[in-house]
Parts: sequence; structure tokens; C-alpha cells
Amino acid sequence: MLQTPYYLIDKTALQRNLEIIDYVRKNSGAKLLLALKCFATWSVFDSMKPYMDGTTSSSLYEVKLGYQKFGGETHAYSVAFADHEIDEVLANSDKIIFNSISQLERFEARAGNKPKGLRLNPGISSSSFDLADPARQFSRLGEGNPERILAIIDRLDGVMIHNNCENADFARFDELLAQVEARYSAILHQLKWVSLGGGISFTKPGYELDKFCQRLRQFAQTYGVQVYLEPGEATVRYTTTLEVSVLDTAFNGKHLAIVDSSTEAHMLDLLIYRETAPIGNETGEHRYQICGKTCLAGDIFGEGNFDAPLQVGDRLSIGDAGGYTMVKKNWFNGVNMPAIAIKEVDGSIRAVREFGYDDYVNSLS
Ligand SMILES: Cc1ncc(COP(=O)(O)O)c(C=O)c1O
Ligand SMILES: NCCCCNCC[C@H](N)C(=O)O
Repeated sequence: MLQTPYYLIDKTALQRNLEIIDYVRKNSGAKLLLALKCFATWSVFDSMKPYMDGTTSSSLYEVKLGYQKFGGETHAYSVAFADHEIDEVLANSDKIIFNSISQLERFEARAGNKPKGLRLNPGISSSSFDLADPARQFSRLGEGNPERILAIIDRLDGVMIHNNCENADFARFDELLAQVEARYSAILHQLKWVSLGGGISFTKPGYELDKFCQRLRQFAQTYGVQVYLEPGEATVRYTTTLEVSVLDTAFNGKHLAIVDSSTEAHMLDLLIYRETAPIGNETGEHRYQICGKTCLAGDIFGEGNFDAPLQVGDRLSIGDAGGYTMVKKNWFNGVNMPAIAIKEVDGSIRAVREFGYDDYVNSLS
């Protein structure tokens, strides 16, 4: 048995999401690119490649990883490219998307004939988190003024609009897109491609997939553009668990179980968005708060019900640990990083990466 903690990617669950992705691309005509900022565990890229068209990125390292390990079509985007990295970004990408007109002007000559895009910020979004809201006040994410974009439209091939966030409501997506069309149609008519970004929860059970596909197809036909989507979370939602062991138990008004992992180090989004992870089952009679092992008082994964009192050595699964986890893990408190393991469709489990003291030492100097 593998030593905990480890992230466990279930290929059967991943396959389910990938088949939905494939359905969307076949029925909408859109191309779907994996957003590496969410999930970049390249050991499973071979399983993903047949269902996705490539990757999109937010930095030089992501664009290189996508180009080298995933292939297909590689989009380069960054909130700001640096002079010393732009040539390598260009060498490892098929399209470059600038966040601002000033970045376009700075680098367009070096980009030569490479297809160029601009991030368009329509100033409206589906985000309920200010932290992840591209339309927040004073946002630096993209250009919103149609006149300023029209003034440079002949230098653009496309735009990227990322303004959804965990949006599981097709009607809301449709409404936001209609508002984008109303304000920016003169721009959209002059482009070859439009990326509608990520943040659309179309792999969630119950999502109105056929309406979604139809809407994307209609959008593409209206403007004569190739549509792209950039799913991160939708690609890996409910595919991965964080497998942990109980190290200690206590009662402090609530039953507590301390495990060999940490929210801050291994599932950081739980802290920054103040959410809790799916833990335990619906029916168990023994309720526990599952706590991380760092010194941070609020290092808590959440609460869950269990069939029996938890004991030291018990193994637990913390749910939905695929997106924004492995890419964000860190060495806080010197807690060992979870290994990364894959559960094959035949049920066998193999570790594809393990970490140790040397990795900790080498991350510092
Ligand atoms: C430009 C862009 N594309 C795609 C994504 C992926 O979003 P999600 O993981 O919510 O699908 C993000 C998230 O930051 C993004 O900023
Ligand atoms: N589960 C809490 C919200 C997660 C938001 N993820 C989206 C992050 C992405 N970087 C974005 O800003 O859109």
C-alpha cells in the first residue's frame, strides 16, 4: 500500500469528463484546450490528448509544458510577458494572447506572423468570489473599451474572454455571452477566433449540454469564428482524491481527526475561497472535523460523517482534489508533499511521483 499522503487520479472518472469534452467539441465545433493553471499533471496527458485539442497557459513554463508534453494546439497567454521570456514563449506556442494593448505593442514585432490575440474584459462575470472575479473593480485582466480595441483590430486575429467562474447555469452563460455580443459585435465580426475561456461547469451532472453546444455553434456561425474553450476545473472535477491517514484524534467540543496533510500546503483553494472538501459519507453516525497537521489554526479540510469512530492509522479520502491542488502545493511547515498516483481503469494504483526531504531542501537554499 502506498504511503499517504497522495493525490489519487482516477482514470475512470477522468474518462467520464473527457467523453463530455469530446461530445462538446463534436457537437459545437469548438476546440477545447486544457487550462494548465488548473491541472498540469503530465503523466495523464496521454489519456487526455485524444479528447482535447491542446493546452492554454498563463506563463512561460506552462506554455513550454503544454507544447512539449501535450502537443496539439498551444496557446500562450500571460498577464504580462517579460522581455527575456518572449522569444521562448513564441517558440513554444501556436498563438499568443496579450493581456493589454501595451503588451501587444511591445511584442508584436517579435511575434512576427504568429497569430495574435488580446484578452477582452467585458466587465461582467459569473464569479461569486471577488478574488477570482475578472470583472472586479480596477481589474487588470484584459481590455474592455471597444473603441480602443477597434483602433488596433487589424493587428488582431482573435480575442480571449474569460469571465465565467464555476458557472453551472447554462442560462447565465447564455445571458453573459449575449451581453458580450451586444457590446462587442463590431469587434467579433472582424476576428478569426474567439476563446471563451474556462469557468464553465459543463461536465457537472445535469448541465444543459445540448443547449450549450448549440449556443457555441450559433456564436461561431454568427461571427465566422473558430470558438475555443479553456476548461480547467471542468476537465478534472470529481476525478481526484487526496488520500490521507489519521495521525491523532481529540475531542474539543467536536470530534477532531488530525491527518498527515494540510489545506494550506496541499489544497490551498479551500483556504483562499473559504470552502470545505467533500469528506466521509451521508449516513455515518460519527461526525469529525478533519484537520491538517500544520501550525495554522484554521488548517481544516471540513467535516464529515463516518461509519465508526476514527482511529490513528485510518485512511481517509478527501474529495475533489484535482483542480488547483497539485499545481499549487508548497512546502509550508516542511510537511512532505503528497505523492501523485494514478488509479488505472482495472483498479490498480501506481505512484508516478514521490517527494522527499531532498525536494524540500532543493526548493530553498
Ligand atoms: C484565462 C483563463 N482560462 C481558463 C481558466 C480555467 O478556469 P477553470 O479552471 O475555472 O475552468 C482560467 C482560470 O483562471 C483563466 O484565467
Ligand atoms: N472553488 C472556489 C473558486 C475557484 C475559482 N477557480 C477559478 C480560478 C481561476 N484562476 C479564475 O480566476 O478564474
